[in-house]
Amino acid sequence: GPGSRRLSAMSSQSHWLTTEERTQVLLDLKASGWSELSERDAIYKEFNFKTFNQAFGFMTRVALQAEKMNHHPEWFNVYNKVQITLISHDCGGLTKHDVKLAQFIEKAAASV
Ligand SMILES: C[C@H](O)[C@H](O)[C@H]1CNC2=NC(N)=NC(=O)C2=N1
Repeated sequence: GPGSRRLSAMSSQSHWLTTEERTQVLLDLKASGWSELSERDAIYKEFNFKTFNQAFGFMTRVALQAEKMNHHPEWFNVYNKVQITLISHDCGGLTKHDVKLAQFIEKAAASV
């Protein structure tokens, strides 16, 4: 309806990271194995599990959280390996959504 464009712009703005937040979260995420991609403003990590069942169980938990957040990973799975890239497509870069999802992903991977 009227104003929806303004509202969606506001909600994405509210998920922008300040320079200081960004520096701190990138430090934390890099310490847990995430890296910044050179080709675009996104973060990446590869997870290795023992089995396909563990990898897919992990992916299932992440998928349900992603759907709740309406924020979805780019990912690729072969057998026990899951490669994940996080970016906010609508903003063309890293936002608080990516940080929140990355933190969930870390918990999910630790609990396998
Ligand atoms: C219409 C729907 O809200 C959008 O397509 C959502 C879905 N999931 C998304 N996930 C991610 N990572 N970035 C987005 O911009 C995005 N947009």
